[in-house]
Amino acid sequence: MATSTTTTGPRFSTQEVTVVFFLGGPGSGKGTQSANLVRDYGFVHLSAGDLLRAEQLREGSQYGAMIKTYITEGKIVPMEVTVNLLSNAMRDSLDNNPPPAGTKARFLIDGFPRKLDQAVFFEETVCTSEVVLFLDCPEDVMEARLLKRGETSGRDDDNAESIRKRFRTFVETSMPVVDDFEKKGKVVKVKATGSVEEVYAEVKKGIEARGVHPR
Ligand SMILES: Nc1ncnc2c1ncn2[C@@H]1O[C@H](COP(=O)(O)OP(=O)(O)OP(=O)(O)O)[C@@H](O)[C@H]1O
Ligand SMILES: O=c1ccn([C@@H]2O[C@H](COP(=O)(O)O)[C@@H](O)[C@H]2O)c(=O)[nH]1
Repeated sequence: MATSTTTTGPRFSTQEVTVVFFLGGPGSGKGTQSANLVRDYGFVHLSAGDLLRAEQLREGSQYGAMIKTYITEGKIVPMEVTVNLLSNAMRDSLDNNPPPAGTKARFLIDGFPRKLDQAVFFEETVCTSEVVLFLDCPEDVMEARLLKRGETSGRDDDNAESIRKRFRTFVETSMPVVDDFEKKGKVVKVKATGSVEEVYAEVKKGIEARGVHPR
């Protein structure tokens, strides 16, 4: 009798795309540095938080109310929702904004993965990461930045109570992800307390040492 085997694997191959995860506590400066990396290295920036906020506001979304609650509480939205948003955004980008001929698309995935199960699920079903960029910043610095950002951001979670919860989630749930990638030798750690320019200079050094050069 003929048999058939179905193999499932990541949706995108590392021959086709380069994925860099960008991690760091809330307010460490990931979004700010992402803009520099997009400009100089041709990354497509995908912020998991931005995708979730857009889904929260999308008319007809079955997840809107749930996402709002999780974000305000500083909790991690169930991984299937976030991974699906990221994976679809990668597909859209490859279809509508393909990289220059002969080059791989570069995705900078900001604020993800925030939990170990998300990291495993993403790498099994979407794509393996190449590098994990980690901004290391003390809580007092991040808190001051977030409270200042909260004066104009309009974000539901840029207030003292949500910030405290987000820090707790980061320490308890997200730092183990960084530690796990560190053991795998994938982490580029950058101190994030200097000026935007000083931090960027270290970010550039770190990723270029891993073979990612300006484009
Ligand atoms: N090196 C820096 N020095 C001073 N302020 C900074 C620096 N980097 C970022 N900021 C400011 O701190 C605030 C938080 O930065 P940013 O939004 O980039 O952080 P983030 O890590 O993306 O935060 P979140 O995860 O909460 O979205 C912003 O108002 C930004 O302008
Ligand atoms: O993978 C993720 C990323 C984010 N969230 C939720 O969104 C907020 C805001 O994220 P930012 O990166 O600061 O924009 C975060 O506190 C989580 O509640 C998530 O659930 N999963």
